[in-house]
Amino acid sequence: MYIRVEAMIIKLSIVASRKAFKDLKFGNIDVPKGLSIWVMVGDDAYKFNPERFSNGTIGACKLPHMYMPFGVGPRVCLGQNLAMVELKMLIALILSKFIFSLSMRYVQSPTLRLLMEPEHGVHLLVKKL
Ligand code: HEM
Repeated sequence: MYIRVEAMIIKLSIVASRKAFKDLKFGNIDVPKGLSIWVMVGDDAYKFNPERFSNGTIGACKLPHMYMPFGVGPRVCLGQNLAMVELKMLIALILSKFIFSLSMRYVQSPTLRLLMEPEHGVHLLVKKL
């Protein structure tokens, strides 16, 4: 399929937008070239809720295939495995040397720029171990 995906936030939902680069038939639906389709990904994806991963990434969404931080399909992120290894190494190194707590100045305000980001940054108190 000749499609492109962009993650974006619409109101309080996440959608994956895909654009048909040629006329397609999806089941019994005709999708003309140039049409954008928005697929709802989750209604609470904006919420900081680490507990959603308590049953692993597969259990994190109501439907397992909705978990797609690196995209899906033929244009899935090329750096996915590298990014996961890098992140694990980075977090392990940082946590072995410092202890963190949230500053009183932190304001919870998730916002979408290129990625989902805290609008005013994350103010942390860092103490060397
Ligand atoms: C936490 C880190 C990262 C996240 C969350 C992320 C996420 C994504 C997403 C959502 C896409 C779009 C996938 C789609 O269109 O279906 C993408 C594409 C891509 N990413 Fe990443 N990415 C990350 C790190 C990296 C790294 C480290 C590299 C390279 C070393 C990389 C290389 C790419 C490339 C080349 C594409 C375009 C793939 C294509 O269009 O065929 N990414 N990434």
